[in-house]
Amino acid sequence: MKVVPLSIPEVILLTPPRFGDNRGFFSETYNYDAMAKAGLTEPFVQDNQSLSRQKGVVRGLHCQLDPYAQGKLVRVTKGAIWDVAVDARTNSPTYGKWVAAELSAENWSQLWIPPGFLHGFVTLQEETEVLYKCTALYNKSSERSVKWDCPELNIEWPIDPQNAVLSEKDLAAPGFSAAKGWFSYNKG
Ligand SMILES: Cc1cn([C@H]2C[C@H](O)[C@@H](COP(=O)(O)OP(=O)(O)O[C@H]3O[C@H](C)C(=O)[C@H](O)[C@H]3O)O2)c(=O)[nH]c1=O
Repeated sequence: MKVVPLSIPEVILLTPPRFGDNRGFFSETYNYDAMAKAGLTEPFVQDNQSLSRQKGVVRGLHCQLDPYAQGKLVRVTKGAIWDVAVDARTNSPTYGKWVAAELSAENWSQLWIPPGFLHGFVTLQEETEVLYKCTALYNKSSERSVKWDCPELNIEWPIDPQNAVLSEKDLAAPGFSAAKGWFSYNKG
């Protein structure tokens, strides 16, 4: 499996092999040993899947607070997304910084986003399906959101904000300054 830490090194781009033949392909999309070799041993307890019908659907920026903070392993089985992780760990040297990667059914890449990060994506194609494994269960009362296009974050989304499709919840999200104190940064 190809393992590439991004410029915030706790966020990791992983690409498992895909074996094609005349019938199609086979891929181990999750393998504990392969992930452990990449330093990722937190167990997953929930799988999620979302379908976004249009290009330009923005979901996020979301997280859950401790003790329900979620690590997420995100992949795309149909279409493509621009997947974004924002460091929300107060006192982290990369607090308020973001990294992103294009995940698609074509490139077969996955993004590991640790607990303590905000997560969001925008779809780059219609009918995009996103699957992600989580290290903690859904806990609605611990959910928090931050505005996807908050000027404090200055995320370079590859879409015209006029064309973004968002939920009411995401349209009403506060700016990143609301995240102060949500997570602490533990060095090492
Ligand atoms: C997240 C979640 C939601 N739901 C229910 C709650 C709502 O009735 C419905 C849609 O939820 P929401 O609008 O929060 O879905 P997204 O906007 O796709 O949220 C996700 O988008 C970003 C990208 C994420 O990383 C999170 O996993 C998650 O927040 O599913 C559940 O039953 N379980 C869950 O784990």
